[in-house]
Order: sequence, then C-alpha cells, then structure tokens
Amino acid sequence: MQLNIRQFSSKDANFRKDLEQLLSWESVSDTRVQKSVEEIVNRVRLEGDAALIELTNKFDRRSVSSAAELVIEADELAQAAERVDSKIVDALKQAAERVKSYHERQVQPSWQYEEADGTILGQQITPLDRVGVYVPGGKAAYPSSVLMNVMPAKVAGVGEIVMVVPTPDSEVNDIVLTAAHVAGVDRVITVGGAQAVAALAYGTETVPKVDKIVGPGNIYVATAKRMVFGAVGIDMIAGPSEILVVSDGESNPDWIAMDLFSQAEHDEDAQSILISTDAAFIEKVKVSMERQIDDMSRQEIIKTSLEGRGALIHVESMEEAVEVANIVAAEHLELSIANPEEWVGKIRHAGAIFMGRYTPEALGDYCAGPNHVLPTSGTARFSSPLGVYDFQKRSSIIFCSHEGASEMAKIASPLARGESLEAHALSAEFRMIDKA
Ligand SMILES: NC(=O)c1ccc[n+]([C@@H]2O[C@H](COP(=O)([O-])OP(=O)(O)OC[C@H]3O[C@@H](n4cnc5c(N)ncnc54)[C@H](O)[C@@H]3O)[C@@H](O)[C@H]2O)c1
Ligand SMILES: N[C@H](CO)Cc1c[nH]c[nH+]1
Ligand SMILES: [Zn+2]
Repeated sequence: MQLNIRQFSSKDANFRKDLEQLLSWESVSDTRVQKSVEEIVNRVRLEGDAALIELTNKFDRRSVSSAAELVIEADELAQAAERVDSKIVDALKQAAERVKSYHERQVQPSWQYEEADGTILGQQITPLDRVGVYVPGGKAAYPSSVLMNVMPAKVAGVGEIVMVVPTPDSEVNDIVLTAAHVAGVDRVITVGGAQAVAALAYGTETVPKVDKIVGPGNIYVATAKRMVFGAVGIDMIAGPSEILVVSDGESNPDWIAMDLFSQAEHDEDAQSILISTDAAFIEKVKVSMERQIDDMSRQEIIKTSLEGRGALIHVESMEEAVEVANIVAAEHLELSIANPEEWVGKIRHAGAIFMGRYTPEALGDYCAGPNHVLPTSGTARFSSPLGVYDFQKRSSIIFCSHEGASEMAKIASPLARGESLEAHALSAEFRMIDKA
C-alpha cells in the first residue's frame, strides 16, 4: 500500500516552519474539542450520576439504566483473572514485578536536619489518600496502562485507588480487569472520556471524588483533565502516543518501520517521526513501511496517523538530529544509533529515551520497568514520566528551639515591619529570649 508521508530535509528553506506545523496539531484540535468537553464536564458536575449514565450510553454505545451497573468491585476483578489465559496472567505478574521494582527506587523518604541550636527543619512525605486512575479503552484495551498507573500509586502507599475505564458497546475486557486485580485496584467504574474525568474530579452519587487523577487518554480525556485541574490534582497531559526515531542509517529498516507503526497503531492522532542522517535509509524505511502495512491488522489507523501526522526527516548531522529532537520533545525517543551513550546527555527534552538498536519502544510499553505514562505534545519540556513522586506530597517541618526562635525573630521582625505587618513582627518578637 502506498503511503503519503510528509518528507522534508533540514536543508529546505521552510524547514523550521514545516517542523512547527507538524507539531502544532494540539492547539488546532483544542478549539474543536474544548466546547464539547466543557459541556460534558459541567453536566456531570451539576447532574452527577444521571449525566454520567446518559453520556456513557451516548459515547460508549451502552444501555445502562442504573449507576450500580457501572461499578465492578474487587471480588469481581479476582473472578475475571480466572477466565484469562494463564500465560497472560503470568506475563502481567512479571511485568507488574518489574514495574514495581523500578518504581521502588523512586520512593522519596521524609527528611530532616538539625541546626546547632536544636532547630529542626525538614519535609514530611505522605501518600495521597485517594486517586483516580484513567485507563484508556476507546480504540484499544490497555492492561499495561493499568499496571503503569497503579503500581507507582501502590508503591507510594496511596489509601484508595479508583479506576475508570470505558467499555464501548458494553465489552468488558477481562485482561484489563485482571491487571486491575494484579495491581490491587479497589474499585473499577466502567466510564470513560471527559465524563469519567469530571465524575472523579467532582464526585457523583456513585463515583467518589478523588484527590488526583492520573493516566493517559485521547484528546477528550486530556482536555477534561486540563479543565478540572485545581478542583483536583492531575499528573500531566498524556495524550495520543508519539515516537521519534533517530537513526544513523545502520539499523534494520524493517525494525524501524515497525517501531514507527507501533505508536501509529494506537490512534489516528498518534505521531511517528523518523529523523536520519542517511537519505537512502529513509527511502528503505519508507519502502519497508509500504510493504509491511499490508499485513497489519490496524492498517487503517496506522495509515491515517502516518499520513496525517507522521514525517520522515533528513538531517545533515547527528548534532542537527539532536537539535530537532529537542524541539520535538517527543514522548518516546529512540536513539537507534551505534553509540547512544555519547549522545544521550545532549537530549534535553523527551519523555523516555530508548538507547541502541535492541531497545524498541514497545518493550518500555509493557515491561522494561520505567513508566509508559509520559508527557506528550511537547510537554516533556516541563513534565516527567508518571512516578511514585506523583502520588506523594510534601509538608514542610519546622521545629524551633527557644534559642533558634530568638535568633530567627531578629531576622523576621524587621522584614515583617518592612511589610507593615505588625502582628507578624510581634508574634516573632514575643519568642525572643532577650526582648530588650
Ligand atoms: N501517553 C500514554 O502513556 C498513553 C498510554 C496508552 C494510550 N495512550 C493514548 O491514549 C489514547 C486512547 O484513546 P482511546 O480513544 O482509545 O480511549 P480513551 O479511553 O482515551 O477515550 C475513549 C472515550 O473518549 C470519549 N469520546 C470519543 N469520541 C468522543 C466525542 N466525539 N465526543 C466526546 N467524547 C468522545 C468517549 O467518552 C470514550 O469513552 C490514544 O491516543 C493512545 O495513543 C497514551
Ligand atoms: N505507547 C503507549 C504510551 O504512549 C503505551 C502502550 C500501552 N500499550 C501499548 N502501548
Ligand atoms: Zn504503545
């Protein structure tokens, strides 16, 4: 099948403009989706379960009549695990173990230090009480996303985990429920989209209000998360998947073609980009894609994604490749080159960096250990992978000895008076040992 994928070179006069246009999709989509998400969120906030049921029936093609039908309790999750092929259950358990082991290294303990006069300063770290985990389920089922969202929350010690997942046409995916069981989810609610995010943010008669919502999803989910931020915490905006492969032209073109497909098959809105210093290699990858796509079960989604949002970019040098990669700030960056360790330090913006020819992004999606919930749409410039730190919060700890309070009051008092805040000044001065 022929693929009309955008192709350009860093030598083109319009290169920067073309690149900008390639990456500018989210803002265009935002205005299209914004209004409908606003309406959905407001309805769920004001009407609770009634709106949640109506919107779920509409968007997921269901015929639910009571909210109780939307809830799957922990014991039903365990039953689902019995219906799933034991090889898949084993793989889920092994993946969960690897993800857990990686995330255990992220735990931030409380800390404190003592000054000479006995004053103690520090931070007390506590887990969140209740979190909502969004697991996408519109176009594909994501048991792996259950593990990636829930394991770090478990490692952090979160009190209660409520998972939402859409079940279009009422098709419940047993592997998703099994993953929820393996990871230790407390309750699953089969709703999705902006209505699920709103229900978790504001609470309904059936869905408990949570402290934070985490997890990826399509543009409706991402827009809703952005909208409810403030009423609840959110992790990041993790939208349609992206991959940027940087190749030196020495990798197997079939492997690279499949790596590009691997993210394109998620969604028509997913983005796969290849950058190479070798123009002939780019052609080989294109030929390989046109050959291999005929055998792909999700070829329509792949084609739409590659033709709408994909690109093959020729650059003059690895320096230039790195410069472009830092502009793209992709969710996933594959460095399919001979010496990735020489270049990795120059990458400033990427959700996850896959180093070398034997590290396909797909291994990170399932079981390498690091989280696959990653910042998309260039937000890797300021966001990080989902981690234990997203489920922990910090309280400052201050204990003043009498001597310490007295010394600090000498600093605080003039500052408070400089702000004309007399009560502040006096509050500090009362603690002085020598008030003269
Ligand atoms: N970044 C990550 O870590 C990560 C991980 C897994 C998946 N993903 C991405 O998550 C996304 C999953 O998307 P999905 O669609 O399969 O599932 P989803 O669960 O995110 O979205 C499905 C929901 O979207 C809502 N919706 C669909 N069309 C709508 C419309 N016209 N108006 C209002 N609401 C509408 C419906 O409520 C539906 O339940 C993909 O883009 C995939 O690439 C990202
Ligand atoms: N690549 C997705 C994150 O962008 C995660 C995923 C789940 N399953 C397969 N892939
Ligand atoms: Zn993936």
